[in-house]
Amino acid sequence: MCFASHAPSNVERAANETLPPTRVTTSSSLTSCILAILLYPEVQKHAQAEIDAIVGQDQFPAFNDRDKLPYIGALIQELLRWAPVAPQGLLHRAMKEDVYEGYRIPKGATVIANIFSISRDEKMYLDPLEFRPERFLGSSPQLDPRKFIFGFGRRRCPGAHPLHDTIQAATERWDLIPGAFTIAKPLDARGEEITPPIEFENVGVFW
Ligand code: HEM
Repeated sequence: MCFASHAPSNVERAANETLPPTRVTTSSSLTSCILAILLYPEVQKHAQAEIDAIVGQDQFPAFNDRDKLPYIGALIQELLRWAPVAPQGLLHRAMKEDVYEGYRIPKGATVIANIFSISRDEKMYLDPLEFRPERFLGSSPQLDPRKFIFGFGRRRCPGAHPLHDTIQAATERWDLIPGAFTIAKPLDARGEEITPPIEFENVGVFW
């Protein structure tokens, strides 16, 4: 079985390295967070303002501050949706013939859950290519990506279990980035900002 993770291609990384799942998903999501914050400076400002107001400037948010940081929570949801680290999940094989919404699935067929397509579905998400944490706030939030981003059924990502702290390390610590840094675009020789392209590639394959 192979699992390829999706990370921005313009962030430096170890080339052709075979990585374990935690490092692949964690490094991909962290580099995607840096890209999003770079491209959407107003998101960074909003996140920093929330952390400063609730936690202060002298310490990092703790895990149990999460309930008091709704914008940071929405930022994490939007990162999961905007840059899914496993855009096609893992391949599954039908153990027996089945019918799904009128489509026959023969025994032995390979089934791919197109997580990327769900994350870009205009019926679920207004302007899906835009990075907007606000879509998960307010009285009628859009679909929570945690419902599909970790896969489905009994083979759903075990890292997503609420009691598993690895996923917290992989996702919930993203608040450390706006909490500790201000990310800005580099300048060219004329002092003008360089905007990186939004490009993703596979960075790791395991088992
Ligand atoms: C943002 C973080 C992560 C995302 C979005 C993610 C997503 C996924 C997805 C979509 C699958 C396929 C599920 C399916 O077949 O339906 C999966 C499987 C898996 N993930 Fe994750 N994952 C993440 C982090 C992690 C971490 C941190 C670990 C390790 C602790 C991990 C371990 C695994 C394992 C072992 C499987 C295979 C499960 C099986 O086939 O029974 N994942 N993950």
